[in-house]
Amino acid sequence: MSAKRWVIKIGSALLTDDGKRLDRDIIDSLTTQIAQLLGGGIEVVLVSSGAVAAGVVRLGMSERPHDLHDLQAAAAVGQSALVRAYEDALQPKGVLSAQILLSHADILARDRYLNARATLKTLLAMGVLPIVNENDTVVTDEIRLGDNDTLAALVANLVDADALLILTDQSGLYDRNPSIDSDARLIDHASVSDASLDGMVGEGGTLGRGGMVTKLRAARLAARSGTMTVIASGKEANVIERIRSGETIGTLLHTDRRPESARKQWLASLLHAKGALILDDGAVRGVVQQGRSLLPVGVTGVEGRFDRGDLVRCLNLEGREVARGLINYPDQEARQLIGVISSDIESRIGYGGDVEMIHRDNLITVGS
Ligand SMILES: Nc1ncnc2c1ncn2[C@@H]1O[C@H](COP(=O)(O)OP(=O)(O)O)[C@@H](O)[C@H]1O
Ligand SMILES: N[C@@H](CCC(=O)OP(=O)(O)O)C(=O)O
Repeated sequence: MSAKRWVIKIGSALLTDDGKRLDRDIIDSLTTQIAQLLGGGIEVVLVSSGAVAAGVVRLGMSERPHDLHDLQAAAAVGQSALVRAYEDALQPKGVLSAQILLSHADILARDRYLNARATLKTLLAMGVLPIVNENDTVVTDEIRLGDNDTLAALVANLVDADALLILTDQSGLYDRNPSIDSDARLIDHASVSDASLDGMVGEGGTLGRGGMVTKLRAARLAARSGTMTVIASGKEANVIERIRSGETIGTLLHTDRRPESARKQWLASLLHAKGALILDDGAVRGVVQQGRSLLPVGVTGVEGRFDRGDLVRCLNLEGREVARGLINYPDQEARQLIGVISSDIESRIGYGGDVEMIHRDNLITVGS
């Protein structure tokens, strides 16, 4: 594989030996392989889960807690153990690492997003290995990213990675959940936009968060920066080097998308929409196929409460999300503008507002 900049994501299921403890052998094996990549001139950002799982073990809890504050306490205890385990393993290999804790709020605010990007790129230029996790202790349920597959994809977008490698406890993506169905077959490669994949992915185990659902979603998010994704088992001998040398191992989710503009990638990373607009067929065609702005005349319904500048979902007449974007009107005015032609906007709302309900620069298409 010719990829020069990789994001490697290591999941809790893999790292914690099924929740018993931080698995030092896996950490040693993976950090040895990462050191080899770095030695070969490849830049790497590591996104590692395991803080909660490590904290659960350290605190002597019998299972992953459900209460948010217990989870946050476990993450705080576990994060330092996690980073220390990485540092202990990396130091003898001559690799310097840096801890980066990000929350969704850091991505929502464009200035913080750009700053995170600049810091990550500076660390990479210095040859340092950034180790990223979600800043679990400060996030509440509503604003959590919640799973590190998504975080890894956002980081891949941030640094314009060529490849996202998601290492987990399974050999890759199967046509059914292999933990439940022993007849499941491994998919060695697929296009990230293949809609049939959606019917194959299931939830994860007790320690991880999202299973394959979030890994597939992450691969699609990563594809926005032209990044390909490989999902593979971190327990496979020498897995990273073998992928680098082009061996078919795990599942390769390729994309033929050209990287989107930085602004559109940022828009895609705003995960939580406030409300929704229902679009007629002509508006769906204009927005999805022709890349046009959404005008009030093509809107047939408005759902939820939102303000000007909020992210809203755009649904087709069957209720399927086809796009999302930053709206130019608060929901009360959007309701008044349903089906209204541009020349009637002023008479409806009492001032000459924007011609577009959502401008094309603030719109992204969604789906496979
Ligand atoms: N189609 C599928 N192929 C492979 N694994 C699947 C599939 N559907 C669901 N899974 C589950 O996803 C799990 C991996 O996700 P998860 O537990 O979140 O791991 P991680 O901690 O590495 O993110 C597997 O152990 C498996 O139970
Ligand atoms: N920030 C959390 C990550 C939780 C998570 O996404 O877990 P996983 O599905 O194993 O990648 C932690 O470090 O425990």
